[in-house]
Amino acid sequence: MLRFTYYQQLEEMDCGAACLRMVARHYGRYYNLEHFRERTRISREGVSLLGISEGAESVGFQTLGLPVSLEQLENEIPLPCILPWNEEHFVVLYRARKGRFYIADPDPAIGKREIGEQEMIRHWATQQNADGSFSGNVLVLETTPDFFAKDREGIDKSSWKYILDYFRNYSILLWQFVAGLVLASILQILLPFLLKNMVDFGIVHDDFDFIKLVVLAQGILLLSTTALVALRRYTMLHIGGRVNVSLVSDYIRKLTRLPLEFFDSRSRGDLLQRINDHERLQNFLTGPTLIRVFSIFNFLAFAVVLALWSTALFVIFIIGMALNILWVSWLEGRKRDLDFKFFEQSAAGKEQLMEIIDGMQEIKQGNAARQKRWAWERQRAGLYRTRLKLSNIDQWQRTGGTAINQLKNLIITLVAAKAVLEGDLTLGTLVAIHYILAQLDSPIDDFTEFARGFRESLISLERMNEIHNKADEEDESHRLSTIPGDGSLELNNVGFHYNLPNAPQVLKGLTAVIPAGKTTAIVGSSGSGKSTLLKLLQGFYQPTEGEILLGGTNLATIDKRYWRSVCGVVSQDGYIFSDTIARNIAFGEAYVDQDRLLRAVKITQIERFIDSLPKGYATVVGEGGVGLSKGQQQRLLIARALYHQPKYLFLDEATTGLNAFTEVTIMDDLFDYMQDATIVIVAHRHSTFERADHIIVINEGVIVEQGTHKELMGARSNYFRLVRNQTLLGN
Ligand SMILES: Nc1ncnc2c1ncn2[C@@H]1O[C@H](COP(=O)(O)OP(=O)(O)OP(=O)(O)O)[C@@H](O)[C@H]1O
Repeated sequence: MLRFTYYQQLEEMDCGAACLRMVARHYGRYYNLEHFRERTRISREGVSLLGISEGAESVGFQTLGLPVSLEQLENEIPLPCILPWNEEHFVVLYRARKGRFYIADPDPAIGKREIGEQEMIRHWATQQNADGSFSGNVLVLETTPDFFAKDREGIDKSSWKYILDYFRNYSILLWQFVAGLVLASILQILLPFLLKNMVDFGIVHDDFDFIKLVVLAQGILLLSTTALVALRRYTMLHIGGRVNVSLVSDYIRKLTRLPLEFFDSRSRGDLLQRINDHERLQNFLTGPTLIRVFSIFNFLAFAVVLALWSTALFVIFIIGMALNILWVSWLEGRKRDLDFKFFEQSAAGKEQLMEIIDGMQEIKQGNAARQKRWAWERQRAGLYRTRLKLSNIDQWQRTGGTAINQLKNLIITLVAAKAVLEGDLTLGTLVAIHYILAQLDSPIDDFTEFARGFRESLISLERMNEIHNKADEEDESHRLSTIPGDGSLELNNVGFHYNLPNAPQVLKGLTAVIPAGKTTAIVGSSGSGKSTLLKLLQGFYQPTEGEILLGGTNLATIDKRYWRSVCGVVSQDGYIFSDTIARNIAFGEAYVDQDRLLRAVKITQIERFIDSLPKGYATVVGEGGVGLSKGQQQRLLIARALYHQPKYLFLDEATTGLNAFTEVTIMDDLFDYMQDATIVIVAHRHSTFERADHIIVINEGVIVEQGTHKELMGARSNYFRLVRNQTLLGN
């Protein structure tokens, strides 16, 4: 059968990216999953045929999406091609011949398989033609010279290097560890020789003193090996703990360096599950599994001893061992897919649980408790079934392995006993061989464990690398750490759409100036793109067209950390951390400046509320702490922004939870306090925005008007209507 390299998806929505990997690999190019994941513009909902075609073209494929009949698919379409499957999934068709179709399904539970026409029709066809034939869609991919000109990237092996780098700091300890292992193995190999001599000289010649000497030597050897094993454990435990912390902390650091865009397309379950990956890999590298590989060294050494004593026995031993390895590896391959499925199911389960906890109020209110619980139970049942299948295979692996091993031992005993009778082997050698056989049992188990650990680690490594290979938000060239020019912000024909399949244009051709040291209000109907514009101004997203200038310099060239340090932000979905009120306000600073803190809480009028709490500023709020009303939360968030005395303040509907009177007084004090700052407010209430020096009116992502309140009211257009409607409604 045609060789076709298969790659599986890591999650359901990765199927398009995994298909592209397979096709690229078929033409001799290796790309990691993450490469395509980005380029297929994947979102939480998965990927579309359009996204896949974009991803394919980014690496130099020429693509064509078209409907074809089953017959055309078999005879005319260049393979491999990508097919939509069951209307929600994608697979690769890599061969079609005489009514048989060879499919590579990225879903690890299905994998590569051969199917007939009926099954093809069931999964792929979307319509029946007038002549009775069936047709469906296909994405044809053909290489261009560009495809072969692109650099190779993301070779898997480099990833091991990256992990092993964590161990560099411990090189001395590691050398000690390896030396200990080698010594322990040599000592163990000496034991059968001692045994042989004890029988052949001590027992046969009735020399009890000699026997005593040999037993003493054995005792010393056993003690030394035990001490070495203990030392080995200690070393690995010591290194393991530290490496684990570094691995996970690097992962968290990496997450905080990734652009916000990355989180738009990831579920929390997925991100948390990856922490398990780090732990799994660390366990493999420092736990008992890797130590086991050294018992293979013992294993080989004993095999050599056996070969020295008898070639026949050695051959039987090798055959037995080979059968065992074949058996274990064969079943290991079958476990791989299940293990992947188990991993995915665990991540999905985690996500479901978090959703139940987060959405508790809605679940209760919507009477959806049972429905949600059942959904979780169903998912759990799937997980249980997968685990059951896995342990079944495990069981077969162990039982079969033991049976092969025992049979091999029996044959060796028989042959060795015969050799003793015929005088080819001494009695001592027979005893020593028995000792060796007993010693060899555990290395065989160890090999199974090692094979499993290795396979699991490869999966984990792949997932980890996906994150670690992603580009950071900040790149070396973004280095300007000062505010250039007059510090005004200028929108220069700015357009933007989110990085999702078929994402609509949210902002279109925005051109405006946000003068420095003044207050600018952005107003417009819901969904018109106001919050998106604020995120662009903060540098969380880059405009997809045009540019944003800060004092005449492109905002993208300003160091992001610096820029954010001079910006204060209160967004609609601001987060209150599970910490004290004081630390929530002085967020990000090691010490709380009392003066600034008091000033900030005074302006935001939460002083009275904080004083009413038994622990005052030391009260823990946020998750697991004292609950806060929406208005209290918003005031706390404004206090946080003011505490840092920013040069630029972005308020995104920061006062919607407050009554009109409180809002006006807070804003009055805030404007007073922030006289020199550049303030940008997004607000719905006209009482908030009408005092701004400059007002920009946005509608459906386009600036429809701008000017002062007076000018805009005079124009009697959009702004006028907005204010008038609010006044009529008594807002
Ligand atoms: N993270 C995101 N991913 C994809 N689309 C988004 C994202 N955030 C916002 N959008 C889309 O962008 C458009 C503009 O949203 P935005 O939040 O900027 O509007 P807004 O004017 O601030 O609305 P509101 O006044 O209701 O807060 C909406 O159609 C929304 O669906």
